[in-house]
Amino acid sequence: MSERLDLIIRNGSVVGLDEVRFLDIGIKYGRITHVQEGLLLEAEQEIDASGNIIMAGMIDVHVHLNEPGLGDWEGFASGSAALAAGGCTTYFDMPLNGVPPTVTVAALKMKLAAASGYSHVDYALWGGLVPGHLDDLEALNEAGVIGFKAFMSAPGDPGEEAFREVDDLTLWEGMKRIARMNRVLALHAESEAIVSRLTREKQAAGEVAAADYSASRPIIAELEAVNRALFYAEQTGCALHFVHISSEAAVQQIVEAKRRGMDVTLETCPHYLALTDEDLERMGPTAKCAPPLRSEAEREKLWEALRLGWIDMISSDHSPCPGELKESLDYFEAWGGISGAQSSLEVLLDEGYVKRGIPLPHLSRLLSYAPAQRFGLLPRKGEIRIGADADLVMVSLTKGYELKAADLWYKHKHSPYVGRKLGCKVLATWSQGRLVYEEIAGVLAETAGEWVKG
Ligand SMILES: NC(=O)NC(NC(N)=O)C(=O)[O-]
Ligand SMILES: [Zn+2]
Ligand SMILES: [Zn+2]
Repeated sequence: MSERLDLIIRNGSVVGLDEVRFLDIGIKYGRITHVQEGLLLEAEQEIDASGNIIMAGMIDVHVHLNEPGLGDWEGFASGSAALAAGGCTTYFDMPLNGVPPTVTVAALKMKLAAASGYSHVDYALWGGLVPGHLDDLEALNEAGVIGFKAFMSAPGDPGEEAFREVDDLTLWEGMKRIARMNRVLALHAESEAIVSRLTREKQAAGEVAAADYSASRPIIAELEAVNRALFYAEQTGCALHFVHISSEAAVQQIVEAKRRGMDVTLETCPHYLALTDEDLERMGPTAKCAPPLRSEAEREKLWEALRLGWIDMISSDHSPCPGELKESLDYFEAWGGISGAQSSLEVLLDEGYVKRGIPLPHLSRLLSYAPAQRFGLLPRKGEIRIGADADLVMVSLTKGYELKAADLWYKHKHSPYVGRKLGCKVLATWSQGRLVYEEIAGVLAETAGEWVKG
């Protein structure tokens, strides 16, 4: 009896870890069963991917959804819809910007209750390392967080129950405990001492324009925090992951730590690769984030670092908010965080492949394989291979378009990428073999995304 598959995606240019080949992909029960030329089997449904590329779905390790508590900012349904439309099939939700923040098992359960049944694609959940909650780390670990996240500078936090930055002692003690659990600590690395002082000085002088905000968070603040965190990690043996690294010098520090044998990775975000401090001035606080967008020269240095293989992965750092919070003329007052979840893959392929000719397998590793490897999702996710979840995205590299606010699936339809011309387009996304997004139909109604336990 000949086997009948659920889905075959034929003739796509399949992006592997090292090469791109014309292959057919067979799928049954949500898993990839075949990856080969001229697959002779039949399936319930066949897709002709000729002329398009097929990649493993993006794994976005850095997304802030605001449920529970602030679902009117962004919920699991809207946030994951945007991710699906952008070719992301697994995301990691950050432990802050919801109320309560995910710093206890009770809060983790509330996250899970808000997410389960509402997410279009699969998700994992970060736990928080904050002062006063060291004794919650172990239980959070056992409950299945993917890792822990701490801020070294004060986070913008919308809740009344604030997610606080760590003091040095909490950082050191937290690292000791997280090392024992064999988990990764993700760090927002900016020096609170430097940033808070410069912020107060600027505000006191009434200097609150874009350039003032940028100047209040200089690269040295990132370097100092990275340096200090590496020191504590060396003392404790804790594995680190630096989020949203914005400068080439910080990349260098981390690369050197790797060469010394440290267990450390870093991500940067599409906005540091696509936008600059001049865009912040031109666009207004829509493009405000921390660390801030840097100079054009810094942006090109980051691309060079990426080419050299010094950047481990790309994440969106999607940090949404209602549009009103992006309208202030005071750049310190406006919400810090970019709505970018839907655009990561397209912006990276447009800037990286279409404009700079960086090979697709390299970009695919940054989007999918490296995050899966770092956070223990291999061999189930992160790669197009037999036995893996059929988490796939089909992209046209010829169908360019201009992103419009109406294209966005966010609850609040603002993004610094609105109005941007992109030289590629996500045509379809599959999560465990289910079509979750298609260019014409949009995001499909079914919300069967599953929790990926750490
Ligand atoms: N509270 C936040 O969402 N913070 C985020 N905001 C940014 N990046 O501007 C972050 O990751 O630091
Ligand atoms: Zn951050
Ligand atoms: Zn963030």
